[in-house]
Amino acid sequence: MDLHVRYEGDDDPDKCTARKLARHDLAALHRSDRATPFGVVLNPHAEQALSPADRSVGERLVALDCSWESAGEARFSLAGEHRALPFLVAANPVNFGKPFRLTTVEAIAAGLVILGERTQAEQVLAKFTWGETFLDLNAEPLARYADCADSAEVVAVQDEYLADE
Ligand SMILES: C[S@@+](CC[C@H](N)C(=O)[O-])C[C@H]1O[C@@H](n2cnc3c(N)ncnc32)[C@H](O)[C@@H]1O
Repeated sequence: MDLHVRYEGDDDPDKCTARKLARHDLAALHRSDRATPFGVVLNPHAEQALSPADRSVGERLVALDCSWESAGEARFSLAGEHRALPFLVAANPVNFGKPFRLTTVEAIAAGLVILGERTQAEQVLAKFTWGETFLDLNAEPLARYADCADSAEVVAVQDEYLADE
């Protein structure tokens, strides 16, 4: 899939996972909403959960890279089909073990696995020392989400994990 990131530039540039992906030509960065192409937008505030059915939207996966402090609902003004990722835990050193608080590369990788692009997910995560850990930590839920038919099934699986929290 084509990977696109709306890049806000308000986070520490040295730790920014989207910049690193762009440096390796694995994602394209865009400085404005207008310049960001339409696609499946990874938005933690979205009402609908991402599922394999979203393959039908097309070949573009889009994330918004900004600090978590500024990642309020209003910031997600991009054109596209907005989807939230279901319960998954972060493996990055800043938010290790925290549910839903994923870096841009973790969110993109999770989206790719759910949309059936596991090899590409491994490629993007390979640029980070903790990348493989993300797939290990979330191996079971990711496999189950990728096996769902639609968003309702994904939410039903997610509810099992949330009940254990
Ligand atoms: C808030 S930014 C933080 C980025 C961080 N500065 C970095 O270097 O990776 C993370 C982005 O990943 C995506 N994301 C993270 N967690 C998500 C979730 N639970 N559901 C949907 N998208 C998510 C969103 O596009 C979100 O804006």
